[in-house]
Amino acid sequence: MFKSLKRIIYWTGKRKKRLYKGFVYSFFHAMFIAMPIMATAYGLNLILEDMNGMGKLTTDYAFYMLGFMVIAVLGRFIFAYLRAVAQDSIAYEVTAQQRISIGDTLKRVSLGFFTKTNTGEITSAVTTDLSFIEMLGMRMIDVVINGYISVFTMTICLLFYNVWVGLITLTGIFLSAIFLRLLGKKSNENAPIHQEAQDNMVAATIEYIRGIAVVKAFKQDGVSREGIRNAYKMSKDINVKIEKNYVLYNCLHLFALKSSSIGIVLVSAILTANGKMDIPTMLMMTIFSFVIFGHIEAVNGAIHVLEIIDVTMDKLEAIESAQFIDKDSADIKLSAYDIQFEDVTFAYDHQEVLKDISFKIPENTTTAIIGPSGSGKSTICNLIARFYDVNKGRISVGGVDVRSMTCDGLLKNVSMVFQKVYLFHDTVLQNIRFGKPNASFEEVVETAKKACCHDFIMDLPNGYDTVIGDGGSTLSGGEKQRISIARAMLKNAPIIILDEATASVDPENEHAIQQAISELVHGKTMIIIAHRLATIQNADQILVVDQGRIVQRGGHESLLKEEGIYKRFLAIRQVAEKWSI
Ligand SMILES: Nc1ncnc2c1ncn2[C@@H]1O[C@H](COP(=O)(O)OP(=O)(O)OP(=O)(O)O)[C@@H](O)[C@H]1O
Repeated sequence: MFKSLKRIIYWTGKRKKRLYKGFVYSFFHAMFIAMPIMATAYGLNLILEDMNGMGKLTTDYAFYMLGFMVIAVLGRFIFAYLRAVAQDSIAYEVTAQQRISIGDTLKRVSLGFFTKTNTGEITSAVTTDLSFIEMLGMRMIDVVINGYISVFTMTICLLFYNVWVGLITLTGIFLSAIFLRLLGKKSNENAPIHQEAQDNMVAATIEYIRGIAVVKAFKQDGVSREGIRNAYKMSKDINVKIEKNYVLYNCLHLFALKSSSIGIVLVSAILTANGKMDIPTMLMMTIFSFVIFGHIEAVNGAIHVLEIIDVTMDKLEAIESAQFIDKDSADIKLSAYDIQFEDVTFAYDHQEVLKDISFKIPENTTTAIIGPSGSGKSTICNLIARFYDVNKGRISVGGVDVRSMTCDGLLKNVSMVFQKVYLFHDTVLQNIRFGKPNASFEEVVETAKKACCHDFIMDLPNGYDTVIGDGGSTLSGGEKQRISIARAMLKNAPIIILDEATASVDPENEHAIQQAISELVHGKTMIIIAHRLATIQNADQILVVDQGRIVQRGGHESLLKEEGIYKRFLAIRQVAEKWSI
């Protein structure tokens, strides 16, 4: 438990000082809780002395007492307020910073990281896990550390009045600590299982929502829901098991504290009966016995939360310590934009996907890549953008090895239009502006016109301010494609990587997309995974990829004369597009 608390304190970083200040305020807060109880005992003593004729109680005393109580209540309020101001917002500030830092980390790791790491794990790390720490991190500090500060402050007061009562209090705290330790051990075993169940639940939910269209189309409701149902059931089972595991120790912890409270009253009564304690002190001890352990009764609940926070922090640390693909790279300004592959070999895992390939794309030319599905076309593009690093060989842009450039530095020069367009759940304007965040509205409109999307945007309910559904779900495939071209156009990068859509779009859309692409390529170094005859035929260079190798290269006319994949591919496309050369 204290290891986890130490970790939370360390996690607060430079805000640690505020945390410590909060502990000091907690001490004074506890003092102001104890003061009225002691004052009550003092008051009762005066009343008893007055009744026994040993002293004279005047109204002045009543006013002093009242004033004292008011000061105690005010002091309690002020220190509770100061503690909250010092400590409560720390977790929100740290988690906000950590979310940004994880976002930056994810941007700079190889895409392979996402294949190897469970999506549910990453999603829950930045959402639920961090929210968990955000909401409960400081609360746990309050419950445990501030709780113990309070209980020890009051114990010192009790020790001051009577050693025996003080020792009973300490025994209660000690016994409860033993049971809490046992509870902590159980919690330590259960927290990773609980966390795994949580991640699986998030992953299953994301998977289910992502695949909902397929589920509906194939009427496979029962089958598809099995995964999500199992994940939910597993989470429930684990939570129930955890609760059952904890019942005994929870009860023992509370039993130790409650027994100690009874012990305080009992010993005080015996001491009073034996004339070793006066009645007001006994009454004061009785009042203390009700409040003293209140602050640490909830610590049992905190233990499990702290163990989960510990596991969550392990997970966050693992994500944050992921290797940056560009950790040894520098921001290099390019002066030329030709692209060169020299004996490049690449494997996602063990199996080589690209084998010893070499080619050059001269500046301001268009290169079309064609080849069968799975031949390695997208992989070539992914390597140019440095989503992954090559295993052997070298890729250079403008003569500079891409491995020596930071991802941001390299991607500043590259616009990518993916076949599977992703639009953010934001306005059309912001989605286009993603290519150039500081672009003016007029600039966006001008670009949208060139990309043939202005007209359909104006037909949307709020024009450029229309919010696009998740992933672009409220637009047609062709519309999304054109918005993504506008986004790339606005970025105006010297290198363009375009994965041409294979999904059939209606002729009108097709024409619009082609027109948008021809605007996009103007004066750029372009590499295009081509499927349409028009694109292929107009390219300066065609690379034919098969099983990770470049098997043919050249212009359309020269390749037509060779027997091989290109000729066969063209024949198929001609039939598909009802086209003749
Ligand atoms: N992230 C990945 N992890 C592991 N293997 C991958 C990954 N992406 C692609 N592959 C594999 O690498 C090979 C080449 O894939 P790639 O996507 O480059 O082919 P492609 O020619 O673009 O295919 P398509 O035309 O169907 O899009 C395939 O065998 C594919 O299964």
